[in-house]
Amino acid sequence: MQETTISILGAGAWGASLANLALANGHRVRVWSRQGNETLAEVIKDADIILSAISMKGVREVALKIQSLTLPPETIFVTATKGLEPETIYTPSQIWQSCFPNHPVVVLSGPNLSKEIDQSLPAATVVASSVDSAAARVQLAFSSSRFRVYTNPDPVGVELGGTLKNVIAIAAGVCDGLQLGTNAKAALVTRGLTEIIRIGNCWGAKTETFYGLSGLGDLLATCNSALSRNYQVGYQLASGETLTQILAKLPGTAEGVNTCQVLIQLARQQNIVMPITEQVYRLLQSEVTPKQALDELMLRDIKPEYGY
Ligand SMILES: NC(=O)C1=CN([C@@H]2O[C@H](COP(=O)(O)OP(=O)(O)OC[C@H]3O[C@@H](n4cnc5c(N)ncnc54)[C@H](O)[C@@H]3O)[C@@H](O)[C@H]2O)C=CC1
Ligand SMILES: O=C(CO)COP(=O)(O)O
Repeated sequence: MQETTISILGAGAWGASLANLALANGHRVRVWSRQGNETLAEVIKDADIILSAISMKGVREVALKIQSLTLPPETIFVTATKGLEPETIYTPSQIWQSCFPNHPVVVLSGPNLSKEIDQSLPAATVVASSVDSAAARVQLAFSSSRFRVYTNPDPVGVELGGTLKNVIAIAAGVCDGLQLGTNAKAALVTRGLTEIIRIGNCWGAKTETFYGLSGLGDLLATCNSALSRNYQVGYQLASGETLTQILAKLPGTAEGVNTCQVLIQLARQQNIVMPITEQVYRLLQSEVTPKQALDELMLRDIKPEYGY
């Protein structure tokens, strides 16, 4: 395998897992974290690939810092963040691309709970870019017998699958916390996918992408695992804890909390009907209890399955 210099930005759960996958494949790996001793300039020097696994709130700040540094023109950016920027409604890849218009940007996203990856359990993911050769290079760099990497030509669709499912994962946690059963969960996840497709198309994402690993695949993983922080937020809300209490003890980032606010803003602007997302939003704002949110969803006007 071609040896590659990979600089990973963010030493949280996901950054650490991806660094280990790259190391196991024999690459030169450097990790930058804002708490670490090495400067950004030192860590990204001569990088073939710069991979960001920073939580959403830090993405633009770090991208702007890198803009002032010198980079080889062929450096590939990879983004593994699952979130949306509130002010612009940009996805992370759109931020990286707008800051580095002459560099290829690749999205890496899939059903990838980091704790399972750390245990060397098998997993698959997707790397997506408008530049095929860049996606192929990242695919080769990360593929192994325990991490199967597919390419895809729809970066924003792949990225939105991972981002939008976090809101539905909060709802799935509530569903399990209230012990609503398997039928309810299946209905929730399936109708959740309908909402994801409806709003995801606003960014120009392809519908078929949402049926793949980075869409349905990640939705299933996150909605069915207690390892998911977003699921945990919902589960603990159903147990009567407040959002502030839950976030104070949550290990790591639950991006769905902020993503939900951004989605509601966009859905209201564009008149997109998102009843599950709306109830998750109201629950996070303490406007409804989990039980009231359930009743609101079940008692909506009856309607055909397809169409608004
Ligand atoms: N943990 C997982 O299983 C997966 C996480 N992701 C996504 O990856 C992203 C990171 O997740 P985790 O590593 O789990 O979160 P984490 O909370 O463990 O780590 C977040 C990292 O971002 C850094 N960071 C936050 N704000 C920053 C700023 N302003 N400047 C510089 N660095 C900053 C933190 O220092 C930390 O290194 C999230 O968007 C998450 O949705 C994606 C797939 C799997
Ligand atoms: O995105 C993830 C798995 O693919 C991780 O989910 P959480 O951020 O909810 O832990």
